[in-house]
Amino acid sequence: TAAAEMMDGEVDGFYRAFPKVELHAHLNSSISSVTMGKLIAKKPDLGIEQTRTMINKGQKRTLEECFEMFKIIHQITDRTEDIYMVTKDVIKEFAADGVKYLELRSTPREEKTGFIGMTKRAYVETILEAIKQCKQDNVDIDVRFLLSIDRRSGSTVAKETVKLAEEFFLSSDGIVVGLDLSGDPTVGHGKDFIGSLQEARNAGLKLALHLSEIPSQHEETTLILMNLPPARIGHGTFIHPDLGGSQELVDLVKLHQIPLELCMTSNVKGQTVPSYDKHHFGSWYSLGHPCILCTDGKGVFATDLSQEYQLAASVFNLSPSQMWDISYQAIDYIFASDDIKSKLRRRWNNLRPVLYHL
Ligand SMILES: CNc1ncnc2c1ncn2[C@@H]1O[C@H](COP(=O)(O)O)[C@@H](O)[C@H]1O
Ligand SMILES: [Zn+2]
Repeated sequence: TAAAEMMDGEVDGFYRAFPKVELHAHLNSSISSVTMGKLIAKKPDLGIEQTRTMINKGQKRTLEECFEMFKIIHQITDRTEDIYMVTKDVIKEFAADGVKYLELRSTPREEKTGFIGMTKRAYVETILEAIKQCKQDNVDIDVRFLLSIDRRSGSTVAKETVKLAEEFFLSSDGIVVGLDLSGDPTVGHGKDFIGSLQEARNAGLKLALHLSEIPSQHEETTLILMNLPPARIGHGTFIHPDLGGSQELVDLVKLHQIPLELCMTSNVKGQTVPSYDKHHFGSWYSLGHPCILCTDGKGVFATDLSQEYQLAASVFNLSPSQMWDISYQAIDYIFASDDIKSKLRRRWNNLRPVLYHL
């Protein structure tokens, strides 16, 4: 762990050149310090300091404090022009980090501030517009979008979000591919969202759900896994029987082969995992279960995907070839079409001999 701690923040470039897939990135958690600087400069009246929007090297916060940070960030991104800039910057930064396929997720937000304000529909349209612009600018990355349901907002809002997601699923040229359930895990109960999530899935949207991020969610996770099986699980930190979960849950996840989106830096900095070497990546990877390395929020958690790859490799002693397999297998679990998967696999296969002689 000491080695991992020391290495935190320094990437030697090896994993930057790796082609990567990012599947768990919250837009407002992914704002870099450069972009945050631009936003803060535009809104000096808010008096917000950068130190309140990210957890730097060696620092930690409680999960509760993390959710306070999201509120502060939301104050700074309360106009469509902010969302547009943030989305474009985030996409370009992921591309510069070697991410070839990115699924961004974000909670449609209504704001009454400013001259015109922002509707949830305008919020989503703005993100889609920015994604389109990046494509036109030939940024070397394929980007898709998931609408997030914030569990704090309750079942009525969840239903509205599903409606909006279904609408954009049909009208966005394949950019909107799914739905995320996230938000403060201490608030609300999954049972209130099952109906909406089932409807979404029946409409063709793929589900990526935050499950068992804290120990007290055993009943909720069981209910969701029995009634839905989502296509992917976010974190799943406490699914294991040693950590407040159960063998029954592990068996369900294994039975349905549901991949886990694992975010090591986020979990350690948010203190749901005590240290890098104790991260549940270790146990699931040893089971041969599909594990996808993700950032969660490269801004808030001051990381990037290359760093997460390097971290996993050094903490769990994985060879470049094992890391390559992790990256390659992530393609299986993207929400875009089989055609896109084939294209990505071809790219990976072409890059492999050129880059690493693996
Ligand atoms: C750290 N673990 C986490 N657990 C659960 N939900 C999280 C999260 N990190 C972020 N979010 C969710 O993402 C929102 C910020 O991005 P967007 O405004 O949607 O782009 C947060 O408000 C929360 O709902
Ligand atoms: Zn998350």
